[in-house]
Amino acid sequence: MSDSEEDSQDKQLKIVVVGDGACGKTSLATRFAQESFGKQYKQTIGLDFFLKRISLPGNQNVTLQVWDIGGQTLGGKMLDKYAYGAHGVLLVYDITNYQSFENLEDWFSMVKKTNEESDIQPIMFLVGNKIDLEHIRTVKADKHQRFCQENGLLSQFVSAKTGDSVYLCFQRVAAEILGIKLNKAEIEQSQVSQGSMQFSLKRYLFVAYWLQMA
Ligand SMILES: Nc1nc2c(ncn2[C@@H]2O[C@H](COP(=O)(O)OP(=O)(O)OP(=O)(O)O)[C@@H](O)[C@H]2O)c(=O)[nH]1
Repeated sequence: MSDSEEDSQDKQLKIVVVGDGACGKTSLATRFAQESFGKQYKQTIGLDFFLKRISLPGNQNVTLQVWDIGGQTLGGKMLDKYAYGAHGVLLVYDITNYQSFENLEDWFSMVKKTNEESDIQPIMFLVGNKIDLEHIRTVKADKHQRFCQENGLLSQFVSAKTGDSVYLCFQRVAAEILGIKLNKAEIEQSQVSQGSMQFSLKRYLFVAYWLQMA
C-alpha cells in the first residue's frame, strides 16, 4: 500500500483551539504541527488551519486537523461555524493574564451552545499556556482545577515557547476522543517535545562549555 493510500485511511479528528487574543493559540498549534515558535505576535484574522499525523498506542495513526480560531472572533458570526462538529476543544488561556482566564466562561458557553445539536459531543481541555512564565503567573493553579471540576473539563498546562507538554496535550486529546489509554511511560515521553529537548540540549552545551573554561 502506498503512503498516500495509507494516509487516506487515517482517522481525522477536528480539534478546535479557542481563547482570548494573544493567549498563545497559534503558537501552540505551530509548536505542535511545525515544531517552531515565534516571539513576535501576529494576530490571527478569522482562522488558521494545521494538519499533523500522530501515532497512538497500538500503532494507531490519526491525523489531527487543528483549527486555530482568532481571539477576535468571539461574538462574531463565523465562530459557531468554525466550532461546529469538533471532536476536541482546547480552551486556552495565558496563566499570566487573568482576564484571559475569566473570558473562558464565554468561550466555553459558545462552544457548548454550538455543539448542542451536533451528534458529536467534543472532549474539552482547559489549557493553561505560558508556564515558562511561572514567576509572573496571575491565575492560581487551584482556580484552574476548580474550573475543570465544575465544568467537567480535562486539564493541561503547557508552554508553546519551550514546547513543554505541547505534544502531550494534543496526544491526550486524541487518545481521549478515541478512548485509548496512555500509560505513564508514553505520557513522560510526550511531555518533552522536540522544542524542550532542543532547549535542554542548548543548556547542556552551555554548561559543558562553561565548565571547560573554568
Ligand atoms: N513566554 C511565552 N510567550 C508565548 C507563549 N505562547 C505564545 N507566546 C507569545 O504570546 C504572543 C501571542 O501568541 P499567539 O500565538 O499569536 O496568540 P493567539 O492566541 O494565537 O492570538 P490571536 O491570533 O490574537 O488569537 C506572541 O508574542 C507569542 O510569542 C509561551 O508559551 N510562552
